[in-house]
Amino acid sequence: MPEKLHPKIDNGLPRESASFAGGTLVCACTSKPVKVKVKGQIAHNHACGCTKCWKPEGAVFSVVAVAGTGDVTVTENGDKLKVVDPSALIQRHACTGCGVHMHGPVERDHAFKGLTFIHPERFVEDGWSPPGFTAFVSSIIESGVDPKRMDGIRAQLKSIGLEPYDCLNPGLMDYIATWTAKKSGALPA
Ligand SMILES: N[C@@H](CCC(=O)N[C@@H](CSCO)C(=O)NCC(=O)O)C(=O)O
Ligand SMILES: [Zn+2]
Ligand SMILES: [Zn+2]
Repeated sequence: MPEKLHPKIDNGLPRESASFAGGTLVCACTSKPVKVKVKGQIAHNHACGCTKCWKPEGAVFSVVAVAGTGDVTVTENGDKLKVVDPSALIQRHACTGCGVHMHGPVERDHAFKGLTFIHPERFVEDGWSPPGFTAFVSSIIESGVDPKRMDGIRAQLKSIGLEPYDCLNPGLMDYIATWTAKKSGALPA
Protein backbone atom coordinates (compact mmCIF):
# COMPACT_ATOMS: atom_id res chain seq x y z
CA MET A 1 0.00 0.00 0.00
CA PRO A 2 1.50 3.35 -0.93
CA GLU A 3 1.72 5.95 1.82
CA LYS A 4 -0.65 8.92 1.79
CA LEU A 5 1.88 11.72 1.52
CA HIS A 6 -0.23 14.71 0.48
CA PRO A 7 -3.41 15.00 -1.59
CA LYS A 8 -1.68 17.18 -4.22
CA ILE A 9 1.13 14.70 -4.82
CA ASP A 10 -0.45 11.27 -4.31
CA ASN A 11 -2.37 11.18 -7.61
CA GLY A 12 0.03 12.93 -9.97
CA LEU A 13 1.59 16.35 -9.59
CA PRO A 14 -0.41 19.47 -10.46
CA ARG A 15 0.20 20.97 -13.91
CA GLU A 16 1.86 24.35 -14.29
CA SER A 17 0.22 26.84 -16.64
CA ALA A 18 2.34 29.41 -18.49
CA SER A 19 -0.54 31.86 -18.12
CA PHE A 20 -0.76 31.60 -14.32
CA ALA A 21 -0.21 35.15 -13.09
CA GLY A 22 -0.99 34.65 -9.42
CA GLY A 23 -4.24 34.16 -7.60
CA THR A 24 -6.06 34.11 -4.30
CA LEU A 25 -5.32 31.85 -1.35
CA VAL A 26 -8.40 31.08 0.74
CA CYS A 27 -8.43 29.43 4.17
CA ALA A 28 -10.77 26.54 5.10
CA CYS A 29 -13.35 28.54 7.08
CA THR A 30 -16.88 28.27 5.71
CA SER A 31 -17.72 31.67 7.11
CA LYS A 32 -15.57 34.79 6.74
CA PRO A 33 -12.57 33.02 5.15
CA VAL A 34 -9.21 34.76 5.14
CA LYS A 35 -8.14 35.68 1.61
CA VAL A 36 -4.61 36.48 0.47
CA LYS A 37 -3.72 37.70 -3.01
CA VAL A 38 -0.42 36.63 -4.59
CA LYS A 39 0.95 38.35 -7.70
CA GLY A 40 2.88 36.27 -10.23
CA GLN A 41 4.05 32.64 -10.34
CA ILE A 42 5.36 31.03 -7.14
CA ALA A 43 8.99 29.82 -6.74
CA HIS A 44 10.81 26.90 -5.05
CA ASN A 45 7.64 24.91 -4.47
CA HIS A 46 8.43 21.77 -2.47
CA ALA A 47 6.99 19.15 -0.19
CA CYS A 48 8.20 19.72 3.38
CA GLY A 49 8.33 17.20 6.23
CA CYS A 50 9.08 19.66 9.01
CA THR A 51 6.79 19.89 12.03
CA LYS A 52 6.22 23.63 11.59
CA CYS A 53 4.65 23.87 8.15
CA TRP A 54 0.87 23.50 7.92
CA LYS A 55 -0.38 20.18 6.51
CA PRO A 56 -3.89 19.19 5.53
CA GLU A 57 -5.59 16.51 7.67
CA GLY A 58 -3.92 13.11 7.24
CA ALA A 59 -0.95 14.35 5.19
CA VAL A 60 2.61 13.42 6.10
CA PHE A 61 4.09 16.37 4.18
CA SER A 62 3.12 19.96 3.54
CA VAL A 63 3.41 21.62 0.15
CA VAL A 64 5.01 25.03 0.47
CA ALA A 65 6.47 27.64 -1.89
CA VAL A 66 7.66 31.23 -1.83
CA ALA A 67 6.61 34.54 -3.36
CA GLY A 68 8.14 37.98 -2.96
CA THR A 69 6.68 39.56 0.17
CA GLY A 70 5.77 42.64 -1.88
CA ASP A 71 3.58 40.42 -4.06
CA VAL A 72 1.53 39.05 -1.14
CA THR A 73 -1.44 40.99 0.29
CA VAL A 74 -4.05 39.98 2.84
CA THR A 75 -7.31 41.16 1.27
CA GLU A 76 -10.10 39.77 3.50
CA ASN A 77 -10.59 38.87 7.16
CA GLY A 78 -6.97 39.44 8.12
CA ASP A 79 -8.14 40.08 11.69
CA LYS A 80 -8.44 36.27 12.06
CA LEU A 81 -4.70 35.76 11.55
CA LYS A 82 -2.26 35.14 14.38
CA VAL A 83 1.50 34.44 14.21
CA VAL A 84 2.09 30.83 15.34
CA ASP A 85 5.62 31.33 16.72
CA PRO A 86 6.90 34.90 16.84
CA SER A 87 10.45 33.64 17.49
CA ALA A 88 10.59 31.56 14.26
CA LEU A 89 12.37 32.69 11.11
CA ILE A 90 9.18 32.23 9.08
CA GLN A 91 6.41 34.33 10.62
CA ARG A 92 3.60 31.85 9.89
CA HIS A 93 0.25 33.65 10.04
CA ALA A 94 -2.39 31.02 10.84
CA CYS A 95 -6.16 31.44 10.66
CA THR A 96 -7.49 31.21 14.22
CA GLY A 97 -10.73 29.72 12.80
CA CYS A 98 -9.41 26.77 10.78
CA GLY A 99 -5.68 26.61 11.48
CA VAL A 100 -4.50 27.02 7.88
CA HIS A 101 -1.25 28.99 7.56
CA MET A 102 -2.01 31.77 5.10
CA HIS A 103 1.34 33.54 4.68
CA GLY A 104 4.74 33.39 6.32
CA PRO A 105 7.05 36.33 5.63
CA VAL A 106 10.75 36.23 6.51
CA GLU A 107 11.61 39.62 7.97
CA ARG A 108 14.78 38.82 9.90
CA ASP A 109 18.30 39.32 8.47
CA HIS A 110 18.60 36.04 6.54
CA ALA A 111 19.15 34.78 2.98
CA PHE A 112 15.35 34.42 2.67
CA LYS A 113 14.54 37.95 3.88
CA GLY A 114 11.89 39.48 1.60
CA LEU A 115 10.32 36.12 0.74
CA THR A 116 6.97 34.87 2.00
CA PHE A 117 6.14 31.18 2.39
CA ILE A 118 2.66 30.15 1.20
CA HIS A 119 0.70 26.92 0.66
CA PRO A 120 -0.28 26.90 -3.03
CA GLU A 121 -2.98 24.22 -2.55
CA ARG A 122 -5.03 27.04 -0.98
CA PHE A 123 -5.14 28.87 -4.36
CA VAL A 124 -8.62 28.95 -5.85
CA GLU A 125 -6.92 28.90 -9.26
CA ASP A 126 -4.97 26.07 -10.96
CA GLY A 127 -1.73 26.52 -12.86
CA TRP A 128 0.76 27.19 -10.07
CA SER A 129 4.16 25.65 -10.39
CA PRO A 130 4.23 22.11 -8.90
CA PRO A 131 6.56 20.94 -6.12
CA GLY A 132 10.01 19.96 -7.42
CA PHE A 133 11.67 18.22 -4.44
CA THR A 134 11.06 17.20 -0.84
CA ALA A 135 12.71 18.97 2.09
CA PHE A 136 13.19 17.95 5.74
CA VAL A 137 12.19 14.32 5.09
CA SER A 138 13.76 12.92 8.27
CA SER A 139 11.75 15.51 10.26
CA ILE A 140 8.52 13.52 9.71
CA ILE A 141 9.79 11.21 12.45
CA GLU A 142 9.44 14.18 14.82
CA SER A 143 5.71 14.16 14.02
CA GLY A 144 5.46 10.49 14.98
CA VAL A 145 6.16 8.60 11.74
CA ASP A 146 7.73 5.22 12.54
CA PRO A 147 11.37 5.26 11.34
CA LYS A 148 10.69 1.85 9.76
CA ARG A 149 8.50 3.61 7.17
CA MET A 150 11.28 5.92 5.99
CA ASP A 151 12.80 3.72 3.26
CA GLY A 152 9.38 3.22 1.68
CA ILE A 153 8.50 6.92 1.93
CA ARG A 154 11.81 8.00 0.37
CA ALA A 155 11.35 5.46 -2.45
CA GLN A 156 7.80 6.71 -3.06
CA LEU A 157 8.98 10.34 -3.19
CA LYS A 158 11.70 9.40 -5.70
CA SER A 159 9.19 7.54 -7.85
CA ILE A 160 7.06 10.66 -8.18
CA GLY A 161 10.10 12.79 -8.96
CA LEU A 162 10.26 14.64 -5.64
CA GLU A 163 13.88 13.91 -4.68
CA PRO A 164 14.05 13.56 -0.88
CA TYR A 165 16.46 15.77 1.09
CA ASP A 166 16.82 15.98 4.86
CA CYS A 167 17.31 19.74 4.71
CA LEU A 168 16.59 21.92 1.66
CA ASN A 169 17.72 21.03 -1.88
CA PRO A 170 21.34 21.73 -2.96
CA GLY A 171 20.40 24.91 -4.84
CA LEU A 172 18.78 26.51 -1.80
CA MET A 173 21.44 25.22 0.62
CA ASP A 174 24.17 26.75 -1.61
CA TYR A 175 22.20 29.99 -1.78
CA ILE A 176 22.00 30.20 2.02
CA ALA A 177 25.70 29.29 2.43
CA THR A 178 26.74 31.91 -0.15
CA TRP A 179 24.74 34.57 1.69
CA THR A 180 26.37 33.52 4.98
CA ALA A 181 29.88 33.50 3.48
CA LYS A 182 29.41 36.99 2.05
CA LYS A 183 28.20 38.22 5.41
CA SER A 184 31.19 36.76 7.29
CA GLY A 185 33.68 37.90 4.67
CA ALA A 186 34.70 34.35 3.65
CA LEU A 187 33.56 35.33 0.14
CA PRO A 188 33.69 38.82 -1.33
CA ALA A 189 30.33 40.64 -1.00
N1 LIG B 1 13.33 19.35 12.34
C1 LIG B 1 12.67 20.63 12.43
C2 LIG B 1 12.96 21.42 11.17
C3 LIG B 1 12.20 22.72 11.07
C4 LIG B 1 12.78 23.59 9.98
O1 LIG B 1 13.97 23.98 10.07
N2 LIG B 1 11.99 23.89 8.92
C5 LIG B 1 12.58 24.62 7.81
C6 LIG B 1 11.78 24.38 6.55
S1 LIG B 1 10.19 25.10 6.40
C7 LIG B 1 9.87 25.13 4.71
O2 LIG B 1 10.84 24.69 3.89
C8 LIG B 1 12.72 26.10 8.07
O3 LIG B 1 13.32 26.80 7.29
N3 LIG B 1 12.21 26.58 9.15
C9 LIG B 1 12.29 27.96 9.54
C10 LIG B 1 11.12 28.28 10.45
O4 LIG B 1 10.37 27.36 10.75
O5 LIG B 1 10.92 29.45 10.78
C11 LIG B 1 11.16 20.39 12.58
O6 LIG B 1 10.66 19.49 11.93
O7 LIG B 1 10.51 21.14 13.34
ZN1 LIG C 1 -9.88 29.99 8.37
ZN1 LIG D 1 8.54 23.13 6.62
